[in-house]
Amino acid sequence: MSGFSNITLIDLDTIELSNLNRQFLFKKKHIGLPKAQVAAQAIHHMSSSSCITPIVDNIKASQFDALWFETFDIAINALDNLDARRHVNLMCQAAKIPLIETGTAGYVGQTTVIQNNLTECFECQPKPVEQKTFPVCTIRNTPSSMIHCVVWAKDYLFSQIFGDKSENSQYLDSDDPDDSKMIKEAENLSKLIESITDPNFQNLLFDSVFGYSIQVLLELDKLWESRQKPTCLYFDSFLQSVPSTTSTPTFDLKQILDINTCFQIWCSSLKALVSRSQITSLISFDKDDSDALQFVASSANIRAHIFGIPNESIFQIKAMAGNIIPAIATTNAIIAGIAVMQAIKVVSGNIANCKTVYYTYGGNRPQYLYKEPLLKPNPDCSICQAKYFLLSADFSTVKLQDLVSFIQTYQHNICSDEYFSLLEGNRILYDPDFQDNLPKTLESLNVFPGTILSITPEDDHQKGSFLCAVKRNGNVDQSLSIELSGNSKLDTGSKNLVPQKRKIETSPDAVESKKAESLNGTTSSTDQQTKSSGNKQLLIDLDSNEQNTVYLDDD
Ligand SMILES: Nc1ncnc2c1ncn2[C@@H]1O[C@H](COP(=O)(O)OP(=O)(O)OP(=O)(O)O)[C@@H](O)[C@H]1O
Ligand SMILES: [Zn+2]
Repeated sequence: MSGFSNITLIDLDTIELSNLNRQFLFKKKHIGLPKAQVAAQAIHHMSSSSCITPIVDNIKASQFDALWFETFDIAINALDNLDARRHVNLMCQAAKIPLIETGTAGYVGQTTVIQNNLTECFECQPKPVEQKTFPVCTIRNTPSSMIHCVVWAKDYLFSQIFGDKSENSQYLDSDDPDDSKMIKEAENLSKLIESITDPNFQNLLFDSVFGYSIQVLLELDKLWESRQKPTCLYFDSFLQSVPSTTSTPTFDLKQILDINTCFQIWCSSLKALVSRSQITSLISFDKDDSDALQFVASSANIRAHIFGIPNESIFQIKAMAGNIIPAIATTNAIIAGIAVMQAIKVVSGNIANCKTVYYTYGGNRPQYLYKEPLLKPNPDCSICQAKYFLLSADFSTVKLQDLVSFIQTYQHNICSDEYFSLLEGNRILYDPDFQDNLPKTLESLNVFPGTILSITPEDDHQKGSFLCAVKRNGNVDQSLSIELSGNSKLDTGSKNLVPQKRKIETSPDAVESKKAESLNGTTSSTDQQTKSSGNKQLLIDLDSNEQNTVYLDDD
């Protein structure tokens, strides 16, 4: 409805009940269906002339390589994790397409515009650590609030029994003399877990973590000089509450649970997880896995009871364990709206007027929305300051040696130093001291279309280059070609394998002048697609050539 008539929508997930309250596309009947497909159908009902292509997949999948990204005029992120955001940022840098990056959390949200060479990219500033951390000794010895008990139940107890055991090493510090007792306790727990199939496992586990471990803590007198002492709990004291083999306790997710109900939930969820662990060796915590959530919530509540901390409902514990700030429909709608307005400006060649926009409801500022200018790229950023090359090869016959020789031949274009290493993520494929892989084919080294390799010069690790492996484009006689993404290309004699993307810009000169203008903060009135009329703009639909009018107030 805003003039974008060709949209590809990608999401890997299905709709859950908890997604319904924050948006306007999905209804209760859609629960369990893929988000991308249902969203595409819903948009089609609103605007039947637009062409929406849903894809249910991971955006990191190899088929979405740099060439695929190049086919778009713009990308818009609405992702909830750093890993996928980083990936899309990298691909948009490689494909030189603009990216609108958005995010919301409860009553706050923001959107910004990322344009290769022109603005800061997603990686230009270091990211704050996502996960909140707590002092280890508080989690392990002296919890004083429910969140401490939830972290203990999820990251220590659950992961020790069902998950990756190495994860809990952060809780143990052998330099502290008092820790030796705790380390012994942890060792006892590890031994106990070896007998997970023992019919008495639940009694033994309960007594170990809620009884004997607490006894050990009580012996550390100095911990309790100014604190309320915990009380030990043992399985036998709940004998009258032990659920029969068939019964599952009934409870309301939002009800604050008493200790006997917690005990029953603990027993039944443990039983379910133990039988699942016989089939799946590792179970990782997922807030939407009801067995895992019930076990973590009941363990946290029992621990809270031991330490005199008020109990909470499973619903509240789910929010803590999943680090959930409830999403709000209005915030999402406002941020989505601003993202689309920014996208219209970008594709109209009006990036000079784009801003980073923040939304805060109920903050100290007099207005809900405020904006900041887009910042220039950080010259030390290893992502947007890198050079990007497209690597097209017959991956089954080209050897790493061929690739390394190729880079060496054109090294002055590709890399600032003749000594360099070649990495895929953190995996070293080649460096001057590690040449074992040279005779291997790219395919045997798991380098396929979609793989991104980084070339890191020995002399300056900041200023590397990226090689984005792409699908072959019909040139079967050519075994290896590397070219600069975008228009310039290495003088290798190879043909340009990059398909021409639909150009919005009128000419390369116009693009360059627009880049310069936006850095200077001035705008051009010569753009064919955008005609200014006062502070309103007329946007011409780029695909149909019909004149769809979108009025934008510049601010
Ligand atoms: N690598 C990825 N590829 C494709 N889609 C992704 C990827 N990573 C995350 N997503 C999608 O990003 C979306 C983020 O939206 P949102 O924060 O509403 O997620 P959610 O998990 O449904 O919500 P909540 O975590 O609050 O329950 C999700 O629909 C998720 O499937
Ligand atoms: Zn950057």
